[in-house]
Amino acid sequence: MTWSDGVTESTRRPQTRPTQLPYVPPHLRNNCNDGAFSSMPTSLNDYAVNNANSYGFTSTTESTQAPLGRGGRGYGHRGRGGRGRFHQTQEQEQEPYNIASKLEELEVNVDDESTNFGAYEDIPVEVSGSEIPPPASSFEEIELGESLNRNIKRCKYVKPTPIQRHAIPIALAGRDLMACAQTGSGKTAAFCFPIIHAILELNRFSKPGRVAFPLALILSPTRELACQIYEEAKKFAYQTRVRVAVAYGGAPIVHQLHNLEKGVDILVATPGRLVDMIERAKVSLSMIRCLALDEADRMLDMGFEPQIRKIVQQMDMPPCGSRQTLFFSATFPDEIQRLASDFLSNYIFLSVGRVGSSTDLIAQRVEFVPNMDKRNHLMNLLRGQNANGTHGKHALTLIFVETKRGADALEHWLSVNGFPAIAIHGDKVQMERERALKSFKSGYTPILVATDVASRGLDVPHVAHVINFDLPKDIDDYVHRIGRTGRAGKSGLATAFFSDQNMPLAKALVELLQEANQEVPLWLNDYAKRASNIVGGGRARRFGGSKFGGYDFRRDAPYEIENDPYSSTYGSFDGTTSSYDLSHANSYAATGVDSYSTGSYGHEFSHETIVASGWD
Ligand SMILES: Nc1ncnc2c1ncn2[C@@H]1O[C@H](COP(=O)(O)OP(=O)(O)OP(=O)(O)O)[C@@H](O)[C@H]1O
Repeated sequence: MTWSDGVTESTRRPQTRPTQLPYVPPHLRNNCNDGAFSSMPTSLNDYAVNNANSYGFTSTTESTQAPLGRGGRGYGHRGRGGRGRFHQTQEQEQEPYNIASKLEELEVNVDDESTNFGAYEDIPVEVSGSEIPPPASSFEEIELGESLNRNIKRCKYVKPTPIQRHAIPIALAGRDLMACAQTGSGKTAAFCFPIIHAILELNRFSKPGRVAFPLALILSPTRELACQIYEEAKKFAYQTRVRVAVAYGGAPIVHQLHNLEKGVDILVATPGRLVDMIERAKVSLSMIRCLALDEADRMLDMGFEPQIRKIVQQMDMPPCGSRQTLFFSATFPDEIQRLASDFLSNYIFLSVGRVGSSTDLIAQRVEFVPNMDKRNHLMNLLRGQNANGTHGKHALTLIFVETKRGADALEHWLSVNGFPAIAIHGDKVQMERERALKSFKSGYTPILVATDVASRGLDVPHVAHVINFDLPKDIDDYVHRIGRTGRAGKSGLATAFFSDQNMPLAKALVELLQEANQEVPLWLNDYAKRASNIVGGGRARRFGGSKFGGYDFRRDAPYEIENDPYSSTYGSFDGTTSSYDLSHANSYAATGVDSYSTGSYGHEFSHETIVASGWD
């Protein structure tokens, strides 16, 4: 279907628990006179004020959109990513952590804009579903149209990232999509480009009025992320007739409504504010042709599911099958996939990199730090950065803590001790949250202490170091948190303070570190083994034991598909291989295939694994 078709833990200690010694980074042992962040700027930068959407409204011609379909060809080829470098020696265990040299090695303290797009070479891609449109190797090949291509060039995007190469053709073909890709790999553009393109093709733009009738709705779990997506979408839609607007809580509704009245084609919103606007009859979803959920697993977890069901199923949005639905996230637990499938029709599952994996661009370090030592340990780390010059505007540090009170307390303690820090959490009013983020982004306050409110989606350039002062309970949250660094081909560093309380996370953490070719401390392995015996390993892996690649939960068991025009159940995958014309993806290193078809599904359902070269 294309848009045109349907408007219509335990406290037992492991024997190898490390003995805590006062931490002194090697480069600081003969140098204790550092003044933390002595070179901070003295005045607050001028902050740019977000302008409201100011595109001139244009009315439109009613036209029937030409089909967006680009050939739903099944393909099959394969290759498994050669992973494997994984060292662990006693010597390494005992070696103190030299953060400064690590940062140097990672080149995170430089002013240049160097990126390592080659890091996205050999990234495993897994696609399953029926009639999968082939990937594209360049933006030109995707044919997004002149105005969008001009904006892509303005953004200095030379080549599509792997997620973009696969997801954009799928979305352009009008297919529903559940897509997973590593943090910082360009998912925002992967859903924005097809949406903007489809509206342009439709050539039917919104009109001003008391009730807004957006054609596309993008939902975000946090206000900050909604604003970020809005800004990105505005860039992508620059000098087109496509109007973008944003609606989020904590800010005056009047101003947002005023903007909506000018007409809106793409509405970016947080669920609560959107429901409010719909109930005030200021927004109608009856014209929605595309629904996109960013951080989709978060959107559908316990907190948001009722609101999402209300918006999608109980308002006036066209039903599943009559609209296009796109779900994106870096993590996708299978129970959430199951939930998500309620909102999707005959969808394609796409994963670029292992679902929930972290990118190799992020150097991860886990240190055993008892709770009472955390503050001193943190101070030593920060002093180490300062001594190395890795601080300030171009090497921001993001510190995650568990609680809002903890965030305020740590912010205060850091500030009192001469480290410019600011906190962001859900108890702050929206203006304070925005101010904190701006102060951090500008480098004026190069340390941000945050709760998980800042863990998802936020794209802040120059975050060189993410410190998990308190580790989260869920490995997915850890993945999102560390993903605030190492974005868009740049390197980053992530340090986690692990204490006895974090035992339930140990197994999943070990797996994640191994997959990302990171060093695993012996003591952490020991915790992981004990965790398995004591607490069952926590929520280790969520993918039904699949060791590689993304995991489409539909592969597990016969599954009842709702809203499926072809059949009521999937049979189990039978391993039938589908073929793929390699000439179509000239930059693919394809070496193997896992491909399946469903017996009772009525048409081919392929599952494949490929190794994509890309984003170089
Ligand atoms: N094709 C491209 N070429 C160069 N840079 C790109 C490209 N696509 C996206 N980027 C940049 O990469 C950065 C990360 O993109 P984005 O925020 O969309 O990542 P994400 O996958 O949504 O991350 P997260 O999972 O944390 O939400 C952004 O600064 C974006 O401008």
